[in-house]
Amino acid sequence: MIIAIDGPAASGKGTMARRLAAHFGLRYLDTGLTYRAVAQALMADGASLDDEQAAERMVRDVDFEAMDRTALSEHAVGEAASRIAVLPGVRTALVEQQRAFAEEPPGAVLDGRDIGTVVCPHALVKLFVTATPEARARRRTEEMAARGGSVTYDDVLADLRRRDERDSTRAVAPLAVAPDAVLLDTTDLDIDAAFRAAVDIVDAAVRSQDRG
Ligand SMILES: Nc1ncnc2c1ncn2[C@@H]1O[C@H](COP(=O)(O)OP(=O)(O)O)[C@@H](O)[C@H]1O
Ligand SMILES: Nc1ccn([C@@H]2O[C@H](COP(=O)(O)OP(=O)(O)O)[C@@H](O)[C@H]2O)c(=O)n1
Repeated sequence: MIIAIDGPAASGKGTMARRLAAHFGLRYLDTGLTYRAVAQALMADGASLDDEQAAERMVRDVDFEAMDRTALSEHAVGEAASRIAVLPGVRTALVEQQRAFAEEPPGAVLDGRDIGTVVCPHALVKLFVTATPEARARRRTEEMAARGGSVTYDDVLADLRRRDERDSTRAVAPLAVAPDAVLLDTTDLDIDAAFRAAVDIVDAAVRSQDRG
């Protein structure tokens, strides 16, 4: 079984995807981390974020098993990731690896921006997780503060809006709701309530598949 979860930054998709993977005994891939890993490797190399050839070389070196969320969680890395994510060659190479991960038994939960539309269009369940920009900025600011960072709510909100705009308007694989995705707005749901709603949606999809 493949579960595809898409949505904007800090909507709660990663939290939900991890819990769904544990609940249903599936593997988990945070595809945002793959873009973050390429962006960070480029920055460490002193290369420009517009250097498509250098970025494509970096993709070959990304080891999905070795990606460390904490090391890649910096605000600036997320911003850089959304810049290299517009490069078609980078996307093609990463999508190929993400698809291979998804198709290995017993299946997987993947979260990102284009999972239901591009990476796994045949996923059994597609969720589009969203929340208002203000709720997302609050969550991300608290998350950063808990890690000892000192970003302000206003800066995070401005950054999320910029990233939403870039992710939604790029030419290749923009953030979009797949026609067969279920929309889940978590603005007024806490983590447990959002998870329970997601489990109900997956259970219903499995029942409907069993009925054939
Ligand atoms: N439904 C929710 N209500 C409140 N906080 C949430 C909810 N879901 C996730 N969070 C918190 O918001 C932050 C961002 O969540 P995350 O899952 O990393 O989002 P995304 O993967 O969409 O960027 C985390 O600190 C997480 O604990
Ligand atoms: N499947 C994906 C996942 C991420 N991305 C890009 O990578 C950036 C960082 O993704 P992320 O999921 O780590 O970001 P957060 O939502 O955690 O802040 C996003 O802003 C997107 O531009 C993408 O283009 N496609």
